[in-house]
Amino acid sequence: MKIGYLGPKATFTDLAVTTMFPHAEKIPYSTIPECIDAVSNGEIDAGVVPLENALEGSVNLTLDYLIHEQSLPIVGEIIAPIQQHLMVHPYHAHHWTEVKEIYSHSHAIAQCHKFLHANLKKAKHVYMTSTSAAAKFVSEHPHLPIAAIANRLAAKEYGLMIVQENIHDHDYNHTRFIIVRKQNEPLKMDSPLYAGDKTTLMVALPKDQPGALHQVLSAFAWRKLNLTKIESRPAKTGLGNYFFIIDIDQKMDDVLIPGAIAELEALDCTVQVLGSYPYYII
Ligand SMILES: O=C(O)C(=O)Cc1ccccc1
Repeated sequence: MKIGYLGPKATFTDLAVTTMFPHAEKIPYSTIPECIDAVSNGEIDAGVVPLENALEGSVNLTLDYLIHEQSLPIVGEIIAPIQQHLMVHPYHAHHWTEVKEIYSHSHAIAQCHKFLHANLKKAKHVYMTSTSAAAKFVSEHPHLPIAAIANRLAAKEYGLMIVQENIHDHDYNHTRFIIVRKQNEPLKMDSPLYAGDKTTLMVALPKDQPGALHQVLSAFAWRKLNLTKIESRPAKTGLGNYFFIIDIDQKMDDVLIPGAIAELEALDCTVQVLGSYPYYII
């Protein structure tokens, strides 16, 4: 089985894929859209991309690309702990406090904001497509006084030295990665890491209807459907037009979720099921 992921080698996504699919052929892609496109054209059997971080919130690129560009079903989710380390080329190990630039994924930099503010206030932040792309860049420019924020595997893979460990601001730093496929077929994963099922809906509200969101929420509330996330994203059709991404803490059933969807549609909402899938906690 071929599984694509946000690369290059040694991203957090790579770690999640390796844990969940130890026997798969792993194919790295430089960006999230490239990975999602590869699933669409059938180059790979499934793609794994980051969706949401506990400290920084959603990876908007993933949500927006799935909603506006390539609509693919979510067939699974992996939740993994994230530990961020500061690393430099070994030449700079003894004067790492003098680095002028810090390279990483924007979420990784945001997760280490307090550390950077206290220790490397003057260094410029440079955003890369992933943490390991940053580590690779730092290793390829040994003469530059720069550092990367990435994981331990990236330090090893790209020959960098970790000069400060665990620099993320809060201990509870977890990321949700989603598994997307072309067809809505679950991957066979008899994993002891299985932790439950979820259903994700996209709901667009009717225009200018007072109380519409309240009515949407009550369709779930009186059915006792437990929501674990609600988030608004711009519909990209005009200022002030939003849709909602809603996660329900259970798998699609025959009665409750279809009933809630029918009620929302009767309120003139547009509803799309983005997936009903198992999740795994590493
Ligand atoms: O860049 C990576 O390594 C990723 O897999 C995306 C990411 C970035 C920051 C925290 C978690 C995942």
